Formats: sequence, C-alpha cells, structure tokens
Amino acid sequence: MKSYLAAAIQMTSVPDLQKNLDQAEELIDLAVRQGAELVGLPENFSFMGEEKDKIAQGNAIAQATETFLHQMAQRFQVTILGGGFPIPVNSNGKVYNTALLVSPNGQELARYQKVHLFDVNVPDGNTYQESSTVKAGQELPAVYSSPDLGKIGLSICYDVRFPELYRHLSSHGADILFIPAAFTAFTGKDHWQVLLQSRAIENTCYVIAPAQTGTNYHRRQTHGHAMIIDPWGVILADAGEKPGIAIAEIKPTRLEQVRRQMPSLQHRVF
Ligand SMILES: O=C(O)CNC(=O)[C@H](CS)NC(=O)CCC(=O)C(=O)O
Repeated sequence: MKSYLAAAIQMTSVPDLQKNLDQAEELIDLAVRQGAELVGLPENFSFMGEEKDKIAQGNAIAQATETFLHQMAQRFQVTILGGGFPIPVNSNGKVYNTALLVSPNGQELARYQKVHLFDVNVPDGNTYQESSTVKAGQELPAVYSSPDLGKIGLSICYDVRFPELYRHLSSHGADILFIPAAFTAFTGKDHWQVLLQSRAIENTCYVIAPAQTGTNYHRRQTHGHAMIIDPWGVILADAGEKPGIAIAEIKPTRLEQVRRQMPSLQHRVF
C-alpha cells in the first residue's frame, strides 16, 4: 500500500438521471485534477427521488449507472466507488441498493447490496420505508484488497448505525471503510459525524464518507458534510454543505502508527 489522495464527493442528486451523472462527472473531474486516485460517490448519486419513480426507471438507472462508473474509472484512470444505486431484483418489483467499486481499467472489484434498510419515522415528519422498494442484501460486505490503495471495505448509509458490520470488515483486514450516504438533515445534525468517528476510532481505520446535501426533492433534505476521517478519529476533510469534494491523504504510515499507539483491535475478547 502506498500513500495517495482520496476524495469523498458531495452532491445534491435529484430525480433526473442525466443531470446527476453530469454533476457526478464534474465532481470526479475536480477530484482527479486535485490528484485523487480513489474517488467515492454518495448513496443515490445517480437518482434521488420518489420511490415509485425509482422503481419505474429501475432498469434504465441501473444500466446507465454501471456504464457510467466503468467509463469514468477508465477515462480518469482512478478507482471509483458508486456509493449506492438501484439494481432491479429479478422481476419482483424491488431493487437492491447496490454499491460498486470499479478499477481504473474498468473492472468490477467489489459489489455490495445494502443489508440494513431505513424503515424509520424521522421526527421531522418524514417517513422512510426503504424496504417497500428495496430488497435487503443477505451477505456481509466484501473487503477488496488493493496492492496500491489498501484493503477497502464497503457499506452504505444506514449501515453506519450497526458497528458489527464494520467489525466484520476490520476483522477481515480492512484499512479503509467506505460509508457513502444520503443522511437525513434531521438525524445528520446530531448523529452523522459522531457515528463516522466512532467507526474510525473503534476499528482504527480510515473512513471515507461521500454524502448527499441540500434539498433533493420535495421535503427531502440531506445533511451534507462528506468527510474523510483518519484512524485516530481526526477529521481530515469536510465538504461542508455545498456540492463539492472532501479530499485527504491516505497514509499507511499513519495506519501503522495509530495501530501501534492504540492496539485495541488486538485486545478484542469477543
Ligand atoms: O430518502 C431518500 O430519498 C434516499 N435515502 C436513502 O436512499 C436511504 C434509505 S431511505 N437513506 C438512509 O439510509 C438514511 C439513513 C439516515 O439518515 C440515518 O440513519 O439517520
């Protein structure tokens, strides 16, 4: 593993596939011009809108998004995570909320289907019933071992509230935890940063957390603050509230140092 720059992209995705892909392309271009070699896009980056529209356009979104990720990775010669987009499950009307990691030569490196679905009545008046359109993945996420970039573990959004998933990833050697999200503004203001720092500290891993921000559609407001956190829990970059990027250096020497200073992973009893 070498030292390199990673970027967490922050966008305001809307119910318009092509608009979102254009916005994502601009931000990937910005990240690459600043030197990023690993670039993460947030949950719902290619489509964020009403559940019924997402299902109606499911096949088109899935195909265009996969093609886009392969094209961007190859054109810019970087590794890209598409942090969550719908892929229809064989004909039962539901989709998997899928994250896809693609290499600079356009090869699929890892794929994860979101396991924990957001079925929550948020006290801001919005009701979320992700399971009405999404089928829960049945498998724990993979850790992809890159000779250059380190061991990369995948997850999506609401997963961040389930530390056992990240323990699984760190037990399988993860150095970097991807947590792409579309966090609600209401929960995000109190929970987002604390949860991300907790996952970084307790697993002594880098956290790369791309995010949605602003008003995506109707009353849907997302929290923003895409960030990169180091294995000590220090926030290295925070994208604030506007679309943009958080960019920071991922260093194997820092991983080694923190794991020497705080060897908690070695003291696990259970
Ligand atoms: O609502 C949309 O249109 C898009 N949102 C999503 O796709 C997902 C599932 S509904 N959002 C979350 O998981 C938020 C979790 C969260 O905010 C928390 O854990 O507090």
